[in-house]
Amino acid sequence: MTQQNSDARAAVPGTPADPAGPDSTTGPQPQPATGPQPTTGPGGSAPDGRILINQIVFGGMAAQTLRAADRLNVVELIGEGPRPAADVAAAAGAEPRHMTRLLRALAGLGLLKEHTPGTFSVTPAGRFLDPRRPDSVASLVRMLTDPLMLRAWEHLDDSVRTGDTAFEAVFGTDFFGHLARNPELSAEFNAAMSQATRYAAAALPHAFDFSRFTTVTDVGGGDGTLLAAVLDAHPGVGGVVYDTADGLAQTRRTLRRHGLLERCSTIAGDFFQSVPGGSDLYLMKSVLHDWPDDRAVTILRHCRAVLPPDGRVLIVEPVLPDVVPEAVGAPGAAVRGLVYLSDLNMMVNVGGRERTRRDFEELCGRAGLRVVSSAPLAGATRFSLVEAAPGE
Ligand SMILES: C[S@@+](CC[C@H](N)C(=O)[O-])C[C@H]1O[C@@H](n2cnc3c(N)ncnc32)[C@H](O)[C@@H]1O
Repeated sequence: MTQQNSDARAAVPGTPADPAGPDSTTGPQPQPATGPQPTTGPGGSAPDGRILINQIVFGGMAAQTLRAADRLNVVELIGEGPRPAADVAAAAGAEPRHMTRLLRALAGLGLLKEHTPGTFSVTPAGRFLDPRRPDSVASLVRMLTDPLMLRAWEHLDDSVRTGDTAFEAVFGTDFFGHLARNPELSAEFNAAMSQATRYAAAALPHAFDFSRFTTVTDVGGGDGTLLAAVLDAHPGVGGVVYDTADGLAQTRRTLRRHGLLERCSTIAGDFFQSVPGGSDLYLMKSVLHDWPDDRAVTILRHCRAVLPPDGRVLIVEPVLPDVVPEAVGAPGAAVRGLVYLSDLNMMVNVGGRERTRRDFEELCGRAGLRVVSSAPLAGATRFSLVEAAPGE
């Protein structure tokens, strides 16, 4: 599920803080900022907790500001800019003064730049919101700010209290069942996953020796973004993308774009029933974390059942450290911290979880597999590679 990649998601800027802190009588006053604000107190020593908390709670508003920008095509309409807000408003059919305020908020977040009063251009960070760009994260923004993803979050405390998956109480069905009944949402989810996967797709082909395998099946491979990157880099290897019919709705288009229709097939099925045989490597990215332990073990057992003696299962997921690294002020802390929000996202929306190496060893052990290596995937900061072989 979309716990999204890391680097892409980390591009969402932090929210400006109220320097007056919560005691301010005028309420929070976000200050213009071009990125995360310093969180150290006077003298640069102890972190100022009030600034940190302000940054965190304004985060939800910042996310909705991006959502509005996407829905109003702000980045496309400004284009190469600078462009007056009034022009952008006219092109968007929007109220000009309110559009100016939206554009100022986006400038405050570092996604636009205000040149002269009311005239804006798009910053390099803001360009990633342009859905026409091949490296756009617009679908990811849409999905992560969609009520589909957010409504269950309103019941996070219930999930914590009961151990249940809040999504099911809110929507009356499970997450993937809901997507199956809403093809447009499903297509949007697949597009978001594809955008979230690009960083891993760029890094993975060079981080693991795929050339020693004949055929790779990407289990829950979605629109094929990851496997296409692997096959592009390893012309001697064949592939299979295995997913539900809904998950595969855009896959052949991806394979066609990469010229891989001859070398890579798609198989529709249910990994809780079986996984197709015939491959010597079973790849799984961002799949096990969608499921609670027993369900994840079932998927792994089905891989194990068809794995040849020299075959491997390669899991691409975040691997949590045993202890949460100290966050505030540490380099890269904002990115690393996202994995724990992803863990909660799994809790409320799908009932899955992020795992430590020990957790993966336990899951694999229960499925008749043994972890032979685990290492961070360089270039895709939140992900690691966990390689498993048939057990003794
Ligand atoms: C979070 S997405 C990951 C997609 C892809 N691996 C990636 O990282 O971009 C989980 C995938 O599992 C698929 N999936 C969910 N339930 C499934 C099932 N019962 N059988 C096969 N695939 C399933 C979804 O359709 C989706 O493509």
